[in-house]
Amino acid sequence: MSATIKLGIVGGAGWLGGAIAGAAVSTGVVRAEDLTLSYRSAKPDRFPGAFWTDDNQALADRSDVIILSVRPQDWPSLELDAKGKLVVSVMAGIRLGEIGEKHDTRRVVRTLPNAAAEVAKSYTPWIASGDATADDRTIVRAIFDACGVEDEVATERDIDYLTGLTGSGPAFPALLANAMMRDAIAFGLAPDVARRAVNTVLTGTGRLLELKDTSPADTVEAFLGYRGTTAAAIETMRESGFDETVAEGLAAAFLKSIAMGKA
Ligand SMILES: NC(=O)C1=CN([C@@H]2O[C@H](COP(=O)(O)OP(=O)(O)OC[C@H]3O[C@@H](n4cnc5c(N)ncnc54)[C@H](O)[C@@H]3O)[C@@H](O)[C@H]2O)C=CC1
Ligand SMILES: O=C(O)[C@@H]1CCC=N1
Repeated sequence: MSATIKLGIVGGAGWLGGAIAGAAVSTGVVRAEDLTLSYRSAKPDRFPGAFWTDDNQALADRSDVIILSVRPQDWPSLELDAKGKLVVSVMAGIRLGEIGEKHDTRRVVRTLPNAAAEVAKSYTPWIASGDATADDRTIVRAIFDACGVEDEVATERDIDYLTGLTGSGPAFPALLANAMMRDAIAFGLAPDVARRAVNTVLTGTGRLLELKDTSPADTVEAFLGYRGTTAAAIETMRESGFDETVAEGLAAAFLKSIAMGKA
C-alpha cells in the first residue's frame, strides 16, 4: 500500500479517533502531514505536523479516506459530503447503507474496533459495501492492522454481534476484575494490594493467551480436572448462572447495536 494516503478522522479528538490516529502514524500507514483531524470545541495539542480543523467539509476535501469517529448520536447532525471517497465508520450500530446515503459515496466500510486500539491490541471486524475496491480493502486492513488484529466478516449482523463481543469486550474482564477486587476488599485485603493482585492476574492471563493461544475451554477444563480450589470456584460461579449472565449481556449489546441503526 502507498504510504501517502491522505487520511481524515472526524472526531480525531476523541478516545477511539485519537487511538487510531496514533496507531496509523506510529506504524507509518499515514504521514503526520497527510493526516487531518477534526474537533468540536477545543483544538487538541496532539500529533505534531497533522492538520487540525473544526470544519468537517475541509477535512473531507483534504482527504482520500475519511474515518467517522463521532458518537452515533452526534452523527445525524454531521455535515460532510464525501463525494465518492472511501468512508470508514467505527460507529456502533450505524448501517453501511445509511452512511453511504448521507455522505454521498458508495465506497463505505463499517468497522468496530475496541478500546485496546490505544495499545495496538484492538480486535476489529469490518465489512465493505459492494462498491468498495480491492485498494479500499487494502487501506482498511493497513489501518486496522496498525491498531491490532482485523477480520473482514460476512454480514452486518456479524458486526452487530461483535459490537458486544469485542467492541465492548475490554469492559468485561474489567467487570470481572472489579467484582474480584470488591470481594478482596470486603475480605479485608488492603485496596492497593487487591488492585495489584487483580490487575496482575489480568495482565498475566492476557500474556499467557498471547504466547500460547490456548482455547479458553481447554484452560477451564484443565482447572476443573485439577479438582482443587479453582474447580470449587468455577463450579459455584456456574451454578449461580455465570455463563447465562454472560450470554444475556452479549444479547443485550447485540440488540442495542441493531436498534441503533435505522434499517
Ligand atoms: N470507545 C470505544 O471503546 C469504542 C468506540 N466505538 C465507536 O467510536 C465512536 C467514537 O467513540 P469514542 O471515541 O469513544 O467517543 P468520544 O466521545 O471519546 O469521541 C468522539 C469525539 O467526536 C467529537 N465530535 C462530535 N461531533 C463532532 C463533529 N461534528 N465534528 C468534529 N468532532 C465531533 C467529540 O467532541 C469527541 O471528541 C463511537 O461512534 C463509538 O460507537 C466503537 C468501538 C469501541
Ligand atoms: O459502548 C459503546 O457503545 C461503544 C461501542 C462499542 C464499545 N463501545
